[in-house]
Amino acid sequence: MTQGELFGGLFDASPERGRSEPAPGAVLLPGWLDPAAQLRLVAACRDWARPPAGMHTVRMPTGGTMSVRMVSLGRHWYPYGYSDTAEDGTPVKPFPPELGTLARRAVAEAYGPAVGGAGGNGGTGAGGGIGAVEGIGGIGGIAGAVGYEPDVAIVNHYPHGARMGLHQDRDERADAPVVSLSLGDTCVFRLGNTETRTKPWTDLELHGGDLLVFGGPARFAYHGVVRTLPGTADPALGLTGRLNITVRQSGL
Ligand SMILES: O=C(O)CCC(=O)C(=O)O
Ligand SMILES: [Fe+2]
Repeated sequence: MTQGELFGGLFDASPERGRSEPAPGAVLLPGWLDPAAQLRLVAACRDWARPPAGMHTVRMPTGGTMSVRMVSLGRHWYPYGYSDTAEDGTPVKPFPPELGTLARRAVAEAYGPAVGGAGGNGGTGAGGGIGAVEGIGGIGGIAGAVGYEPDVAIVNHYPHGARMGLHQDRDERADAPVVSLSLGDTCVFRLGNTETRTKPWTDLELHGGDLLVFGGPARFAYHGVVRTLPGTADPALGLTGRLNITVRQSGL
């Protein structure tokens, strides 16, 4: 009998989900968004999804469609670039300043203070609950993390069965980190390498509320969503499937 069976779900017997660095420059902070913040973001996504310039199916240049539905804020993403006009020909919705504030906090908490900087914790992570990334030298060692000025967000909705193939986020003209917030159903997120679409890769579970930041040496890593786990969302969200918000600095 496993501990999980013994305690009958009294607590989460899955391996400890603490802060991790699945690759240099990539930082996962599980449960970073508390339930109230998750509720607020799901409600905001519902607003952003409304037409005009709302959630739409993405057609690929090859003729297929993505299984994920999308809405962009700040600039409209299409494969493969950004425009000011959304899929329906109307102006893209503005980038909400609150998302910028949230994403700046995410980057600061993911990478920690600059090592050796005034008041820094020397990168040990001791005391402040914020750890600098090993070997990178804290936030100062990550391109575009100090003075991070995100101006674009892409909201993806994954209905049951949707996934996203391995790709690099390289339509931006900046190498600043990408901030990824997950809501609703858990997914299996594949974090690969920067060179090829093939192994080595690491499969991570991203749960609703999790923060993943990928910057520095991980900024141009191939990544994708292998599958979602239907029915794993917090029922209080009233959300079917999974939402993911990536916040980016376009450099445009
Ligand atoms: O849904 C995710 O976790 C990843 C989304 C993504 O890679 C993207 O929007 O470029
Ligand atoms: Fe991506």
